[in-house]
Amino acid sequence: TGSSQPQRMLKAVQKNATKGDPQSVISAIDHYCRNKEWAMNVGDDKGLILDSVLTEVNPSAALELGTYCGYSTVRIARLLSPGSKLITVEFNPAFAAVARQIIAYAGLQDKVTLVEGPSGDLIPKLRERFGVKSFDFVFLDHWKDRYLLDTKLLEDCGLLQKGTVLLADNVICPGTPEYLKYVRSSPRYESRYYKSNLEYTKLEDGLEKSVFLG
Ligand SMILES: Oc1cc(-c2ccc(F)cc2)cc2nccnc12
Ligand SMILES: [Mg+2]
Repeated sequence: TGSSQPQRMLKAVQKNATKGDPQSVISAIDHYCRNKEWAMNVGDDKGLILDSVLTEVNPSAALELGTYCGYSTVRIARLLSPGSKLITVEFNPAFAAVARQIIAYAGLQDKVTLVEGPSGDLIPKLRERFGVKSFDFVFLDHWKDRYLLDTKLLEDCGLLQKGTVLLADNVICPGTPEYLKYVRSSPRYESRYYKSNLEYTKLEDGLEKSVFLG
């Protein structure tokens, strides 16, 4: 029973990053995953696109589906304005346990609520549990066969408002064809593709930004 990859990533953060410095946490993870062990963080290339979309939206209520080790959680939370909040949903308890520690190491725990469980069960409970009226920004980065189901669930729960931005990772690799078809053909979304590459590789991947039109 050795350590897990997420635990090794946490060790790398504790060794190479400065407590309370989100950028150093991001750099430590990117360096580890590029040079030691590949991991499914959104990464530094797609991360720059995430940063720019986030800065443009400047959300007061953000949702992330798929925390993993908290890399994109830290990327998002570090750019939130004072008083804004990020709710992040993770199904895997081992991932969630590491993510909590990485988010805390970055000093961002007051801006982030990490909720453990299946997104399909948790989305309908977000309003009653956390007093969320609706989200301005949603980052989809969990299991690809949940993107469309959870988008429709967010619509049906009234958690999207006119102008809400959905940003989806991995629309090329591993790929989310049904989701892409939906957001690109629905009159309720204005969608565009940001070409990039799969984290820490030269393979193509990209982010799809879809604005909910109400
Ligand atoms: O960014 C990602 C990349 C991959 C992934 C795995 C294996 C490959 F070969 C290529 C890509 C899986 C992911 N699952 C959930 C959320 N994000 C993911
Ligand atoms: Mg991803």
